[in-house]
Amino acid sequence: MATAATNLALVKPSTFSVPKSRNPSKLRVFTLRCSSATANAVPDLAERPWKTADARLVLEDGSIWRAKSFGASGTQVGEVVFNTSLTGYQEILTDPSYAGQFVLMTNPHIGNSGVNFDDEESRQCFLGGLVIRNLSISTSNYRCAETLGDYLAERNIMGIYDVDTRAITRRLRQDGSLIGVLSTEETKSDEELLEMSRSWDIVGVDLISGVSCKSPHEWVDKTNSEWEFKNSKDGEAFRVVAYDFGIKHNILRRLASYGCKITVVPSTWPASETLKMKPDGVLFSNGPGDPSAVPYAVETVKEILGKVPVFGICMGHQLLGLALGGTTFKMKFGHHGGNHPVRNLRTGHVEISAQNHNYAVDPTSLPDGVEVTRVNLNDGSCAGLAYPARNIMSIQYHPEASPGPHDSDYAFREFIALMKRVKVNA
Ligand SMILES: NC(=O)CC[C@H](N)C(=O)O
Repeated sequence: MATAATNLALVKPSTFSVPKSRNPSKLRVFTLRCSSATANAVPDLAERPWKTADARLVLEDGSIWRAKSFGASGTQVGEVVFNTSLTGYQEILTDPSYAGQFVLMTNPHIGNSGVNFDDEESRQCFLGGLVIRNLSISTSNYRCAETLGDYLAERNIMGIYDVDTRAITRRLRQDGSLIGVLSTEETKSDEELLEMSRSWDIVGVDLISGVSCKSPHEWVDKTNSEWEFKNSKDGEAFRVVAYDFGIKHNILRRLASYGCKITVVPSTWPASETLKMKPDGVLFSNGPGDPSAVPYAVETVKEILGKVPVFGICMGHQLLGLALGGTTFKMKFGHHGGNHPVRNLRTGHVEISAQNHNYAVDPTSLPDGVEVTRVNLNDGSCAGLAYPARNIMSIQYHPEASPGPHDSDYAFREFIALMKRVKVNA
C-alpha cells in the first residue's frame, strides 16, 4: 500500500456508479420564470421581442429542463458535469478532457468577454455542450474577436441558457454525474430523449483516440507571448516527449517557458520509439474519459517507467497509477473548477488548484514505495503521487491552470529538477 508523506489519514472513497434503473413514474418538467400558465396569458407569443424556450435538457433521472438555445442546434447526448470556475469559459470549452461531457457553469453570468484567438487550449472544442444560467446580452473586451454564441455555432457545439443551473448542480451533487440529452428538435418526444440518455454510457469508452494528434510534431507556440506569465529559464534545455492524450496547450507553454524542447506524440506512439528519441523526460498528459478503458496507453506508460523521468498530469497521473499496479474508480461528481484546495504533504503548503476529472486513483491499491504527495482537501482523495526510486511524479490536477490560479506552477519546476538530477547523475 502507498504511504502518505505525513500522518494525515488518506480517505479511500467508495466506488460510485449511477444507478441505471431510475424509473420515475412520470417525467418532471422544470422551467425558469415563465410557467406555461403565464405564457398562455400572453396573447401572441410570436410577437415577443425576446427568445422563448426552444430547447430541452433531459436527464436520465427523468427530469426535463426547458431552456433557450444558442450555438448549434440538433440533439446531443453527454454526461453533465458542473464547473465552479468564475472565468475562463473559452479555455474550458477547448479543454479536450471534456470530450463526451456537457459542462454546466455554476457562475450564473457567462459570455460577457466573448472569445479571442489566443486563449484556445486545443485545436477545437471537444465537449458535448455548454449549459449556463445567463447568456450575457453584451460582449465587451478589448481582446474579444467574436461572441460566444457565434463561436459555438461555427464549431457546431450546442449551448443552452435560462436554465436553473443551481438546481441541476444540487441534483448532481446529491445523485452524482448524470447522462443527459440536449435537443432543439421538437419532433423528438421527451420519452425518446429520456430513452437516449438511459441507453448511452461514458464509462469504459476510449475517448482519447478521438482527441489525440495523429502524428508527432515539435511544439511551436503561435500564441501572442504578451499573455504568457514569465519565469526565468534555467539556461539548460531539456528534451521532453509529451504524450498527447488530449493535451492542453498551456501545459506545453509552461514546459517551454522552463526551457524544454518538446516533441508531442500521439497516444498510440510506441514506447520503443519514444525511448529511441532519448528524451530527458516524458510527460503523460491530461485527457478525457475512463483511464481503465485505454489499456494500450497503460502498457506504453509501463514500458517507459523507470527508464526516463516521467511526469503525469490528470489522465497521465491515472495511467501512471494503473501502470504501477493500482486501480482507479469513478468519483460521485468529480472535481471541475479553479478553486480546489490541495495539500502538498511534503511541504504542508496548501495550493488552490484548477481541476477537471471524474476518476481518481485509489491510493490503497498502490504498491510499497509509491508515495502519496498531495491530497484534495475537499474530500481527501489522492491528488499526487511520487515514486522517487523510479523518477516518477504525477498530479491529479492542472498545474498549467488555464483557467485558474497559478499556485501549482511549481510542479513544472519539480519536473525540471527531476530531469536535471537524473542527467547530472547519468
Ligand atoms: N483532465 C483530465 O485529464 C481528466 C482525466 C479523466 N479523464 C477524468 O475524467 O478523470
